Amino acid sequence: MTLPTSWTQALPDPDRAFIERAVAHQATLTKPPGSLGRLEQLAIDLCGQQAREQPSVDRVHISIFAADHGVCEEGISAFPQAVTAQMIANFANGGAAISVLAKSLGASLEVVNLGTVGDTPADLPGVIDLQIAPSTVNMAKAPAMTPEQLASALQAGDQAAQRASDNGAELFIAGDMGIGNTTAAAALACALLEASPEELAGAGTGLTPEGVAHKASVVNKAISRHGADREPANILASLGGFEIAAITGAFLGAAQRRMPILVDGFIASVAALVAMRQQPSLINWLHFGHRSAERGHQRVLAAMQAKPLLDLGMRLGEASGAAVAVPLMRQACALHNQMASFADAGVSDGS
Ligand SMILES: O=C(O)c1ccc[n+]([C@@H]2O[C@H](COP(=O)([O-])O)[C@@H](O)[C@H]2O)c1
Ligand SMILES: Cc1cc2nc[nH]c2cc1C
Repeated sequence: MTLPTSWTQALPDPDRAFIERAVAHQATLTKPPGSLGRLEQLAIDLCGQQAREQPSVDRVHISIFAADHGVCEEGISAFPQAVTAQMIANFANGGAAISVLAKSLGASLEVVNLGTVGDTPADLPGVIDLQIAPSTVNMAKAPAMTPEQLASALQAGDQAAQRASDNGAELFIAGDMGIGNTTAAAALACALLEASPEELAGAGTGLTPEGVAHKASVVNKAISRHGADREPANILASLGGFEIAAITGAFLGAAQRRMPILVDGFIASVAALVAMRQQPSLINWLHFGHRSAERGHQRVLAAMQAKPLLDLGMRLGEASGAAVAVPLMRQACALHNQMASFADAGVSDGS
């Protein structure tokens, strides 16, 4: 199994000419220059990414990647591993937070099952079964996955980006579901940022302070076992999860297909960080939905110089923080596309 082409092939740049036109257009609108703050740059960035004069994020594609983690045997989550498979059914049946949010946005939602220990009923609507293994291996003791499994997970993400592109998506969102994945994400971030486990291990689904201290010691074991190798693919195979690797592949695949990307919380941001270590120009395609309450998120965002749109104390994952930021992006587009110019409205521009 080979890696997707977006792993090594140069990513496209957003369209400079459309960016310049969008900047000039913003200057004509009936408001003091800069008065719409970051909403202005948001619309300008979308114009460049979509190579359009009138940006739009009406058509949103959301892929949720689900997988289990061998490191759960170390007792690092407040919830049992069986919840990952149970939540896949909940996504499909419309009861999860992201099911509700996707419906209210009119977004297309798919769930990709990359491997769960618990059983899921066959033929759940909107669930794509790409089982790589029932779970990763316990990263505290051995590499989480083989190079072949990593390639499969990256390909699964790339294929999701292809489906989104085929469906005419104007915005790509990836979400995660995996009990134990804040431990994997913390370990990845520690390895990439050379940070301490105490700084990046947080409460996840709701650990006590003692639980968080134990989790940090497990992350420490994993990064010590991993050693000094800083190659993104090796770090991902050693310390990652199938869903985190899939999100990494999906982000690179979405950028390769010229789709703007809206990043969710801690896990999705760590996947973005891994992808950026492989392809730094990925940053040109990223928007950040929210700052999660998970302890390590701010450090990971800062490493990408990312300023998230929202800070609501959310820490759910499953793309929920990105989904709640979509209306803000739609408002930025509406302002850019529909405001009157000084000339048309007969308003003095002050010159
Ligand atoms: O994305 C986040 O910021 C986030 C923060 C805390 C928890 N989560 C979700 O909670 C699960 C992992 O938590 P844990 O405690 O089992 O490692 C996983 O399904 C994530 O989607 C997600
Ligand atoms: C119930 C539940 C829902 C989730 N969604 C994403 N991660 C989750 C973790 C739990 C425990």
